[in-house]
Amino acid sequence: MTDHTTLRQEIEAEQRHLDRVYTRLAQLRRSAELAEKDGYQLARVGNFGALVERDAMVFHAARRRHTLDAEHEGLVFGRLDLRSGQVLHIGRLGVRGEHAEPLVIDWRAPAAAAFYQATAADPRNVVRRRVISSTGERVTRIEDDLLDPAAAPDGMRVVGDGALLATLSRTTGRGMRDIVATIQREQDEAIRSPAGGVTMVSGGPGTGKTAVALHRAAYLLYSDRNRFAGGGVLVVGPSAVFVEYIASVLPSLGENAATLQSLGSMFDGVTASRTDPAAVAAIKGSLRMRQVLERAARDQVPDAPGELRLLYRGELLRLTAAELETIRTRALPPGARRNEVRRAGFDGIFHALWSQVQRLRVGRLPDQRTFEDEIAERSEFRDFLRAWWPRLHPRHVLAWLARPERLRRYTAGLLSNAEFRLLADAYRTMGTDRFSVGDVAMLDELDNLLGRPAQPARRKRDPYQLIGGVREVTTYADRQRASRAGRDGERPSDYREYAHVVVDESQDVSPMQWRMLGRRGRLASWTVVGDPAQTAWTGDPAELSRARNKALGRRPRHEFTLSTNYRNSAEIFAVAARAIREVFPDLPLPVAVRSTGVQPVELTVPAADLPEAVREATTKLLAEVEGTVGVIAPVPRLAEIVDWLATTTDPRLQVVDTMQAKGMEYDGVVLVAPAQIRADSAAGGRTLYVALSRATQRLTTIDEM
Ligand SMILES: Nc1ncnc2c1ncn2[C@@H]1O[C@H](COP(=O)(O)OP(=O)(O)OP(=O)(O)O)[C@@H](O)[C@H]1O
Repeated sequence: MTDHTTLRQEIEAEQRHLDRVYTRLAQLRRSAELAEKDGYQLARVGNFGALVERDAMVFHAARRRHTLDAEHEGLVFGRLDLRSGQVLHIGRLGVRGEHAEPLVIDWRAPAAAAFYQATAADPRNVVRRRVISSTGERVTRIEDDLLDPAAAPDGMRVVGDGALLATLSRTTGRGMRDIVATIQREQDEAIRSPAGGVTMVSGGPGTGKTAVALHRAAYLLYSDRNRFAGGGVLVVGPSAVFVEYIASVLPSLGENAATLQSLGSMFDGVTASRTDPAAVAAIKGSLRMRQVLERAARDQVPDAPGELRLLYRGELLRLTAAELETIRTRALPPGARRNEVRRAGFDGIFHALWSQVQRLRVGRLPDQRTFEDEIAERSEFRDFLRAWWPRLHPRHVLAWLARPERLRRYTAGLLSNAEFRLLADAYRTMGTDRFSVGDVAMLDELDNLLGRPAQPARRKRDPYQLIGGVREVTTYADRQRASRAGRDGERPSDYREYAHVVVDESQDVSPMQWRMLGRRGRLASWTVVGDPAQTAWTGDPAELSRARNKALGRRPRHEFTLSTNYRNSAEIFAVAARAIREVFPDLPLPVAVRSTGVQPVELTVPAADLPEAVREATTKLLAEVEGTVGVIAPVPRLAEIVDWLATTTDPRLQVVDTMQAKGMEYDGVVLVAPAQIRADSAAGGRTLYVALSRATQRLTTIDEM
């Protein structure tokens, strides 16, 4: 234990430094503001060169001001005392003093790496590492590690008893928090791994894979801003609930150049959150669906006109169903995208009609061009073309799968009878807007198969107004929007050229979903994090790794394994470990470092008492923990269990199904019907493992008799 006076003196010393940093920050903010104003002044000069200079100046000054304005709770969180006597303060942002001396070093800068990498066995010139906690602008706590006692100068004090454990005991809020002050060495190695290729991070529950993936995104944006902010970083998570949970982490690291999406929201205009039962998900996720969709994408529309009849100068022109089909298939050779070759289909019709009028010797026949113009003028002919070869949206074609006779044709020879029946049942009940998460990858595939019609070149929307022939920005907000567009953020909805793709919970990405991701990361480097022992995938594992390898290409891979569970108390993880041991007896498991002395509660009640037992356990946990409580339900029972808890309005409560629970964390968890979860699918044991490893402090499981 450190005595109080020493601790107070050390805190005061750090407070003096922090005060200096905030004073300097206020100065920098003022000068950024002035630079912004000066920028606007330049516009008065009125010539074009001045305007360009003004734009650049305003943009940089505004960005700097924005960074300085952002809330910086814990702006300075670390300090290194080096063997040379030099002292470095580490923080969320680099700040220099008036004479360019470093007051704070950005945590992502090379000079800060030792803060995370130094250990007692390998101190890397660090004598003492200090973690500084603060609230607002007040230093509240200090925790030191003496890494190289032999090199410690006289009088060097060491205070606190371990920053990591102190951090781990804090309460869970609704959103995930950054771990920037306590990143561990094995995590730091993954965060700072080379920017190119594929960084693969694996590890059991709670080992910080998500935290590592997000800090890595922030690190890449810092280390090569042009490349990664320019092209954009795509972060993909399994569900909307999860994306909401992690959304606040990146801005708190000082970055907003990343796009966050869930697997259910990757196709423009659709937001799916419903998950299919495992057996259906395995079919929808299988690569065989690509062939099924290929057949659908080439099929005739359901209510296409049977024939074409057209009166022309007293003669009846007629194309039969068979002739129309010949024209259609000729215009749609294998590999062609039907929305893109519509014109070829129409040309085929014109051509066939022209041959017919020539054969029929229609009197006073004009030349071919005039003939085509004449019939193209006729609205009934245009209606026919639109009905015969409409422009198709992927959701139209996916809806065809709900027609059993079509589904039978498309799946013939590809799916077994049992699989056909499962899929037919799943689609029978689907309205056009009730897509499941698994459908989204199919919509994306269809989009790729159908193609998009060539659009007339559109002028780019000009974010500036034209005043007196000079591009003029009207407001600061316009300027901000303009500079963000195509730079940090606002990308077209079908943007595919990300510089980096981060895939979280990658063990649950199906082969069809890997294709969807691959289409967005053709030019990207990747960070892929996951835990095979947590996968819900019950389809062919070989197909899965084939699809994943195809998406990731031949890029070099850098592999990392994390081995410490920072989330669960040792008591809770012991229960989760027991569950996964039943599936994988020899699986190496992470070590949970924190013990609470509180054992999980395992209840079994008569089925009729389950609702009351769930309500009671939830109320109890809400009273026992300060932070969030998650009630985790088997997928088919989510709606029912939400109903049971409808009267509990505490905002700290979240009710999720086992698929939405992926990646989530709560202080207390009530797990409903674990036996049903285990029995629900071939992946039941693994899904149960996920559900049992969500809680930091309290876990209650309730089974029915
Ligand atoms: N170095 C660290 N310092 C403090 N907290 C940490 C550290 N590493 C991880 N954590 C915390 O541990 C918890 C689990 O982290 P995270 O969700 O990233 O794990 P995960 O490996 O993605 O888990 P899962 O596979 O179960 O989804 C989070 O609350 C995270 O903030």
